[in-house]
Amino acid sequence: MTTLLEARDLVLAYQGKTVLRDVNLTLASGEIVTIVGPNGSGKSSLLRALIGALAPLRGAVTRKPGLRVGYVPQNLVIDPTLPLTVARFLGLPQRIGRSAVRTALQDAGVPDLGGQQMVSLSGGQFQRVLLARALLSDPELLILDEATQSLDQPGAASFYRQIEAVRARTGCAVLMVSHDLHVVMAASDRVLCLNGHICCEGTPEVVASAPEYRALFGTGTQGALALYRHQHQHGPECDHDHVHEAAE
Ligand SMILES: Nc1ncnc2c1ncn2[C@@H]1O[C@H](COP(=O)(O)OP(=O)(O)OP(=O)(O)O)[C@@H](O)[C@H]1O
Repeated sequence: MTTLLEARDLVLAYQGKTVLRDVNLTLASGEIVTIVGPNGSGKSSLLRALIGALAPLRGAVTRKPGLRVGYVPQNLVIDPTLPLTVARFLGLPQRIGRSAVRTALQDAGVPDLGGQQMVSLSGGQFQRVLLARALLSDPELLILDEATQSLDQPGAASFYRQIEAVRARTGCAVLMVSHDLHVVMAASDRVLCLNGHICCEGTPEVVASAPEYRALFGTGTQGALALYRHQHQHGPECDHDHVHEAAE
């Protein structure tokens, strides 16, 4: 496994006001890592720092030299009066060959959309086209910042299954921020829960049953994680050591 990026003792601040502190994190090739946390907990700031768009106040981020990153945004506003097919959208701003466009659409799970107008796409199709665009650069790391915010839960679940398929095919690592806690956590190898710092981290099962996570998000998981069993990979702030079923 190759280390794609590493953050050491990261402190992030805006105008001198610290918003995230003491972040240590390593991301290896092929991993799916999800960042969860309440509004304002520093999730987007951390993504920005990791890709080099926000300089840390202290600490450092090291990226593999030449790391290819694909970014899937939350949304993108397109002028509804603009006639623009999916294939032409994917070819902006630089020209992309037809076969590359076809492959990207296929990998994103929408092989037949090339000739369709952007404005006619459903929310789920639109996000897949944004995924296709991110895949054009053959990324080693795919970053998604709340990419399923406009989708309903089945739509989000289906989108994350597509992400898993992309990872399986290309071996890219995936780093994402999401509010679809249970859907997205189930698709992750590792979850980081932020609240101004990393308040807990580990497998989805570990995080879902950590008291820090439950204090932030409650225990109402609609049964989705009810069968998860508590495991023993807690951070220093987790001082409980008993085994129990995650009771919902
Ligand atoms: N450009 C900025 N200038 C000043 N403060 C900022 C800036 N961007 C973010 N912040 C502040 O930093 C903190 C963390 O914001 P951030 O957007 O990283 O959180 P988040 O967890 O992604 O939130 P959300 O879930 O609401 O998107 C917040 O208090 C926010 O107000």
